[in-house]
Amino acid sequence: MDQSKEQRILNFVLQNAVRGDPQSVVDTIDKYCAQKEWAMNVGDEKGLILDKILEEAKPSTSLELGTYCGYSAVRMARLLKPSARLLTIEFNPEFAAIAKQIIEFAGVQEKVKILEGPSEEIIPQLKKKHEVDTLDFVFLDHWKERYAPDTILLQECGLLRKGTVILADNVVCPGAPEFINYIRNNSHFECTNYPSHLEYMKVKDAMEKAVFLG
Ligand SMILES: CCCNc1ncnc2c1ncn2[C@@H]1O[C@H](/C=C/CNC(=O)c2cc(-c3ccc(F)cc3)cc(O)c2O)[C@@H](O)[C@H]1O
Ligand SMILES: [Mg+2]
Repeated sequence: MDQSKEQRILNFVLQNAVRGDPQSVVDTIDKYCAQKEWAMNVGDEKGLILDKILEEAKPSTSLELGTYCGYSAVRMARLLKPSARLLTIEFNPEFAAIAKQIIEFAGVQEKVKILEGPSEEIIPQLKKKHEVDTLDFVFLDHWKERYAPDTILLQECGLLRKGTVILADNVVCPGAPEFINYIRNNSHFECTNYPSHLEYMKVKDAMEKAVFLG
């Protein structure tokens, strides 16, 4: 059976990145996806926006929805303080297996835990099963029509606290209209838009930051 694109990305990382060096893993994936095969990683341009907002938040407990190959998990984990944790939810077993290997190769596996399954099942388990109190940072990058329902679910499960930062990828391309409509008309969130471009392309995209006001 011939390889998947995600397996080719993993092989390119294993053969070209520096083991234990998360920056080299990030740069190597960006090189492959810019020059050989496009893939839906947040990428280098929007990645810099993610870096800045994550560094400002200085989170102890972060959650990512949509691990895919683990690019943004490695990108975030490289900036977390040693005691900080990133939980990342992925329901496709093939992608979860690829991400696990990329996260381990980058040497950030102590900070990152991949939770396999659909977000709507796992989010309600975070407090009891995964010992989460509240979340300091949330990165939304899974199915775009799930951004709004999962944000509501996070609130219902008492996982947001005053000041929790939610950052959403792709609010222009492919777009997340229900999420934008929900979050910008909700007085419990303070929203900021960050115009950028689709990963590895000249197409316009943007990220949206929503701070929960409690
Ligand atoms: C029940 C589904 C909701 N719950 C879920 N729970 C856990 N993991 C979930 C998930 N949904 C999706 N996932 C996973 O997230 C990932 C999905 C991400 C979806 N992202 C996109 O569609 C996307 C798409 C583009 C894109 C942009 C332009 C274009 F022409 C084509 C694609 C760019 C991006 O940056 C994107 O993020 C996969 O790994 C998938 O298995
Ligand atoms: Mg995305």
